[in-house]
Amino acid sequence: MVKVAALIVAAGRGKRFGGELPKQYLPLGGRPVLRHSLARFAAHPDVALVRAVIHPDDRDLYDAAAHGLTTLLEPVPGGAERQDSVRLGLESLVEAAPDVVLIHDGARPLIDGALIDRVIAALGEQPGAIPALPVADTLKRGNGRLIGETVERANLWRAQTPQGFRFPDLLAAHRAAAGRTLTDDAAVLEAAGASVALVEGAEDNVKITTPIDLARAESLFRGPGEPRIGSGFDVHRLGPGSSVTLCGIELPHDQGLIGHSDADVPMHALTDALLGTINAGDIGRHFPPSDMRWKGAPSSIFLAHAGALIDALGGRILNVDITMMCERPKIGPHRARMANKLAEILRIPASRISIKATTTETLGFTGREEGIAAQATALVALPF
Ligand SMILES: Nc1ccn([C@@H]2O[C@H](COP(=O)(O)OP(=O)(O)OP(=O)(O)O)[C@@H](O)[C@H]2O)c(=O)n1
Ligand SMILES: C[C@](O)(CO)[C@H](O)COP(=O)(O)O
Repeated sequence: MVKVAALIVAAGRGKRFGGELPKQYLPLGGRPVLRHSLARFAAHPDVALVRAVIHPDDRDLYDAAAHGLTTLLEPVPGGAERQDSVRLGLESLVEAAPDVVLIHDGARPLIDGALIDRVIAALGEQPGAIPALPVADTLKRGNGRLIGETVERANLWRAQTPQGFRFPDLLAAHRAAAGRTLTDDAAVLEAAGASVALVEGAEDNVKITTPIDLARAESLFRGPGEPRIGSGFDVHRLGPGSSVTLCGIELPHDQGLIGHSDADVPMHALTDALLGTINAGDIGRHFPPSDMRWKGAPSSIFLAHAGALIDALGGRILNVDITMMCERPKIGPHRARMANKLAEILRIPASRISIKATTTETLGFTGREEGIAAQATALVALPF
């Protein structure tokens, strides 16, 4: 069994970030940035030892950030440069003698377990491995404010952390490189002539360098928004008529749906489901049947209104699912047209709209063709 240790370097002052508090102690999702980095390594099943390297002035901030993470080793003080902090951290692990050490920036809080796995796995083949992403932009070397030259970007990678190494190799390389300034640990091992593998990094594994990075990390951490679910149900009676309108599509039929508006049952159920996601009451509250403006009105008005209310809150409709209950007309042949119609009203892709139908096996009012029922569910993401 390989003994893996992780050193989380967090002794920097965050000069490029600015501000009073070093960036690794600023809140991300309500907790210090550094806590996320520590917690993710502490939770990894293959990492036996986790130690932070901190600035001596930050002990109280560290204690608050690490509170409750009981498996962490005592932190050790770092040095003036990142490289010094790593070396001091490595020296502190000599007695523990891990086989492998992972060096991670405390300022990269969104590290995920799969990336840690990839780095550890690559160390079976090479003495060092780092996560990296290929450079996608065209690169220019500047000459003052002018372009000096365009740099060939083939084979250029953006290095991330955690960078993994066989512990004795990295310790020896760092001791040998003391006094030089190298910006990552791969460079220290490269300087010692050893080979370092590149493994796939992750776009989310952002290093917080400036305030924009923290804002980006916050939005990545919080994800697409707060999920809100809503449900709706509606019934309309069938009566004399020659067509029914379902999901905005008029279908010839030997009866019609009776209602104050166009009696589009599934569209009403969907409108209620959407209103439910934002706790905005039901369709009757927004469009009372007593109001003559809505007599014979197309239900698209109601649905568009629910969509606009969600929009006004900065929400996003993720998907909707409708089930109609009727013996006839058959819905299957019209599903695509119905989904397209709803997509057009809600301004979302039709692929996010599911239209289903069922008979009730001739049972009940729908089975006796006295009415048509519909239920709908909607999922919306609201900003936190
Ligand atoms: N003397 C140092 C300098 C940096 N780091 C750590 O190395 C990581 C990457 O460094 P960087 O983003 O450059 O952080 P700072 O040095 O704090 O930032 P700046 O260069 O803007 O001052 C950070 O987690 C930082 O705390 C460290 O442990 N010791
Ligand atoms: C180690 C590192 O995060 C890899 O991208 C980076 O080199 C740290 O460099 P910085 O200049 O200290 O931000």
